[in-house]
Amino acid sequence: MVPPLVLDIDGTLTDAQGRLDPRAFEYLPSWEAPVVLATGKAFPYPVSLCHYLGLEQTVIAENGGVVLVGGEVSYAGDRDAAQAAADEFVSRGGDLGWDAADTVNRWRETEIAVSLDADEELLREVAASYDLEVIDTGFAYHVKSHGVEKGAGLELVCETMAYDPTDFVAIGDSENDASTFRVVGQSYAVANADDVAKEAADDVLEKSYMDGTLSVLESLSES
Ligand SMILES: O=C(O)COP(=O)(O)O
Ligand SMILES: [Mg+2]
Repeated sequence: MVPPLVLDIDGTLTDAQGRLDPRAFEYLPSWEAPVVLATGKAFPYPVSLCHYLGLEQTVIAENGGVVLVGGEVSYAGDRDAAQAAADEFVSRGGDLGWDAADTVNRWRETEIAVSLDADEELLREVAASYDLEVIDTGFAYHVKSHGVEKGAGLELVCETMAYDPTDFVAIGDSENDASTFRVVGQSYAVANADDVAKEAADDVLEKSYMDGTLSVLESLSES
């Protein structure tokens, strides 16, 4: 029997530009155990992905700020503090880096994401003054409350599901996956992962992006 999976999205199920690898449709809908998507993206993104993949909607969004399991949503994190920090960042000359529609933050409920083009030093200084942290996922900076993380989200998910976090196999690529890697039974960093993720993972894969992810899924299916 294959194990349940907890999968990062960007950098793990996508290519370097963040485009979903179409092979996700071949492997994930037919996986014979739960598949939990755990992402830094705002809540609607993984919900949509589950919908279009035909997966049960069990998601950890916003780096653990929003968790959906068994039809119930839970929140963690101080969105107002993140908004105040973002406003101050902008008033001090910073630019969040998104267009007027800001679909990156428009539906984001517990943190704020900022483009990697932004002034990182200023962003970190302002965030610290609001007792917030900044994490760099390789796709965006996230201004968030301390202690809100994907790993805590998986523990919450497991309170509802008939699984323990240690039953899960995790695959990810960045700093925001390290907390997941710490709570699961087996963790893999794809070859394109950052140093924090590589350090936290049980194994670092030879292949990057979806090629790396599929190497794990194929070997789990065969064993
Ligand atoms: O969009 C981001 O910043 C990161 O998203 P991810 O956690 O799915 O990699
Ligand atoms: Mg990622």
